[in-house]
Amino acid sequence: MTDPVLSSLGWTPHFAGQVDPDEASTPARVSGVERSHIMALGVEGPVRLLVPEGTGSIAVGDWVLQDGVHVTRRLTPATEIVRRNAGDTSRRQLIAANVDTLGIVTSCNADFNPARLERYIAVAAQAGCLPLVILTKADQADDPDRYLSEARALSPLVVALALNAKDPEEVARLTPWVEAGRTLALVGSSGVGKTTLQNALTGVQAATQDIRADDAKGRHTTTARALRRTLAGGCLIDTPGIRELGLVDAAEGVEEVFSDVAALAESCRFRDCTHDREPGCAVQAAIRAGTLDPERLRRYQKLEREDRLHTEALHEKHARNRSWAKATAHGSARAKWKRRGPDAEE
Ligand SMILES: Nc1nc2c(ncn2[C@@H]2O[C@H](COP(=O)(O)OP(=O)(O)OP(=O)(O)O)[C@@H](O)[C@H]2O)c(=O)[nH]1
Ligand SMILES: [Zn+2]
Repeated sequence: MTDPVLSSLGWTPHFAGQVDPDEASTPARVSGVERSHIMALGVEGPVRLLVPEGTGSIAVGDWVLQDGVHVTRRLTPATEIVRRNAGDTSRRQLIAANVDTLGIVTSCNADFNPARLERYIAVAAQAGCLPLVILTKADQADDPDRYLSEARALSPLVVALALNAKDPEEVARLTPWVEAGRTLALVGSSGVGKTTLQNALTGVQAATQDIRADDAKGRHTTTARALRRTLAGGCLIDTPGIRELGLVDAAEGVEEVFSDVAALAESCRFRDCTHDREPGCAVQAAIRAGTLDPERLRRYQKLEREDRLHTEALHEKHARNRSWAKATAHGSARAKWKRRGPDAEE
């Protein structure tokens, strides 16, 4: 029998299957990550846990096993959101784990930008999350349905809804994605209504939460806010990192979002068609026939290029690191040889 608290936190057979029945450890879900410890939620409420080897590989939303004092083991997540490192764009950074739905928030106004939406949808697809497009400020738009149909046309993966984030009754339409066992994370530009939605979904004003979570050391403010319970019984993840996502190794995600273009490309005469001026290009034919928006092709090519560039940078860096490690291993062996002579015993 699964504990109802654990299930509401998102515990599933995927995680249960990773635990040895004899293992004397209790599961907990990570709600905040600091340098040497984490905060987590479990059957007995919030716990503070030490991670002696450092918290570098643990993200908000992760499931860990713990003994009440330490993290004993991190369980393999079901989904992982990664982004490019802000300072070093070729490095992967784990942003959040076990997010079921990536809520992509934009407004029914000039913020609505298909290219940005497609990028987020690709990130969601890559991470294994369901992309949910939330169109806020529907109350201020003349024709919110126009934005809705544009959003739905971006990918067959997309579920989209338009609402007024300031109206609790309308926000209640998000319940299926934040009820017990479900985890939602919101992304989107500044000012689109993420905080308004989060406050409505958790029933807590962010400011109030900050004051209450502050333990006078002033360090747990962000920690406490990273994973919160929703009124509907599920979880909401909000980290600074999740607000600015980029693409890393999202090739599969990009292909999924643009499956219509990829399907057309299958019929191009040349395997390596760039869909520019080649004869027998099925993509250009679809544009001429008016069944494919040329702007969509342009955005696809841009996203694909961007992903390729960053993925290459990442792989180059790994290769560089490997050859550096080899060189230094060789270097230290040489140094030892010089110090102790070729016949020295180890
Ligand atoms: N009329 C209307 N106003 C909204 C809606 N959603 C958000 N707002 C308003 O828009 C402003 C910005 O909303 P926030 O929730 O702070 O936006 P945010 O995405 O959290 O912004 P950052 O914290 O900068 O990332 C606030 O004044 C909200 O009251 C909506 O659906 N309708
Ligand atoms: Zn082509």
